[in-house]
Amino acid sequence: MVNVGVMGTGYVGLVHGAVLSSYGFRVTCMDVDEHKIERLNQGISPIYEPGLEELLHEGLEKGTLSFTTSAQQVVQSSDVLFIAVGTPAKEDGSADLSYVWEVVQQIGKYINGYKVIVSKSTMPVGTSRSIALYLDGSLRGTSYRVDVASNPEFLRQGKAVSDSLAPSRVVIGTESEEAKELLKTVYATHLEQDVPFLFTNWESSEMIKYASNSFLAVKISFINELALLSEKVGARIQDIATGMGMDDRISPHFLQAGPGYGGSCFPKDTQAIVDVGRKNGEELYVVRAAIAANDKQKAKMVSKIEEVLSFDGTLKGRTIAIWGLAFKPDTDDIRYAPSYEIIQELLSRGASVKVYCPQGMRLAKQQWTELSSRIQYCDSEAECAQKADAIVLMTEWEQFRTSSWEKIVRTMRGNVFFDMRNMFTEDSVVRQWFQYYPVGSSEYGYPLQEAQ
Ligand SMILES: NC(=O)C1=CN([C@@H]2O[C@H](COP(=O)(O)OP(=O)(O)OC[C@H]3O[C@@H](n4cnc5c(N)ncnc54)[C@H](O)[C@@H]3O)[C@@H](O)[C@H]2O)C=CC1
Ligand SMILES: O=C(O)[C@H]1O[C@H](OP(=O)(O)OP(=O)(O)OC[C@H]2O[C@@H](n3ccc(=O)[nH]c3=O)[C@H](O)[C@@H]2O)[C@H](O)[C@@H](O)[C@@H]1O
Repeated sequence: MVNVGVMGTGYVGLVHGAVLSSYGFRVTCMDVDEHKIERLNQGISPIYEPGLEELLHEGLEKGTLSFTTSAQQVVQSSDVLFIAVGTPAKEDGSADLSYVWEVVQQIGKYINGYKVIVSKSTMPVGTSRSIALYLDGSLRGTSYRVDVASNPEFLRQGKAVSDSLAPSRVVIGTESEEAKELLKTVYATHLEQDVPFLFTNWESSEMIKYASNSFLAVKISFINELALLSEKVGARIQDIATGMGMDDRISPHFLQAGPGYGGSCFPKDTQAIVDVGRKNGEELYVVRAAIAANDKQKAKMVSKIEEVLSFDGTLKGRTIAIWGLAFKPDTDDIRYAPSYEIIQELLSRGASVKVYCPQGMRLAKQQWTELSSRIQYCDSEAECAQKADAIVLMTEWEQFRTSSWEKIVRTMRGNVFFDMRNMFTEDSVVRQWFQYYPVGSSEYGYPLQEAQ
């Protein structure tokens, strides 16, 4: 049986490790964060991700999953080592690979036999080759050997467990047949499930990850710009997306207009591929435009709120209830959430801001240090709306669908509803009680026609 090690137990490392342990592999997950490891050993997940805690409990009880802070232990007990540390954006947009190099050095230091080193972390083109060169150099003169593979992760937060159990594809970039065979053993379940596999070289595999995220970001920015135009010309963005999506070549996915994309990956990966382009003498104009359009989108959302609510060009005296902080539903992740910038702008225009998010508030209180003292955290969406002039729905949490609208509106000072996710465009009850502003349609309370 292949022993698996995972270095870095964030979203990717933890979910990947837990899923592989559920397939019966002995998995050791390592992280430098002692508190995280202590809690994981008690079966407590550091992140909110549906289905994850069940997998953790199962792995801990069966003894197939263990957690450690010891790099030596994870390296020496594993045949295959997955690198799953963060690769955040630096100030200049390039990827910060310092965590990756930390673990690569530890692998070089503690290695005790043949290992396949697999990067799950999203890493700029050329990184796998550099890792292979570095390890070959540091193992020269020893009897130890490594093979390096790039194996990008495509899971979505909020659906991380189900995406890992049934991935859209498995991409493996490696120049070694031995590594390929070992990884086929690790992914035997996916091979049996007929998940598509693509074997390629390091550079293509690394690029597939950035290309996929950038393409999705471009798609979102495209529909968001058309949403802004639709508001001006009397078109409805949801009908446009439906009409476009009927063409299989376009597909209906990732055509939901909104306040701009966020999260820990699209913003950083689009910047990183632009940086790689620049360093290689190729300006990536399309991706750069998607980034600029995303910034514009967030600014336009603030202008829209301002147009409706401002007195004398400011929002002084206005109270705004923000529903949803997380960058998307079913996650507690608030990294690069559009809510952050929008709240900041509303505060700078003089508004008072109350917030509620089903899962995002714990991390917001910890991480938004400067902002947290200037906003009021509430325990429910109803409490958040009390005495507010307007609700701004930032994240499409399902629980918002069943809100008691009449009760809510009666406790408010105003009745304006900005639906940044077009969650209620077809909900006559919301439109009956609120002055309703969706994204991408200037019609108020319009009855949406079912697409034929
Ligand atoms: N979050 C997501 O949904 C996805 C992320 N990715 C990529 O996967 C990588 C990891 O992302 P996340 O899981 O979100 O990161 P994260 O930021 O949630 O977790 C990274 C973990 O690495 C740990 N770490 C840092 N230095 C370490 C070291 N020297 N040894 C061991 N652990 C160390 C940190 O303590 C942290 O727990 C990134 O490259 C990201 O772009 C790819 C697909 C999906
Ligand atoms: O590399 C990564 O980290 C991951 O990034 C995204 O996953 P994730 O960030 O979890 O979330 P998405 O569902 O892709 O949403 C990203 C952002 O785009 C926004 N979005 C998404 C879809 C859409 O139609 N419109 C839209 O505004 C979401 O609200 C969110 O802010 C990709 O979908 C994953 O395949 C990838 O593995």
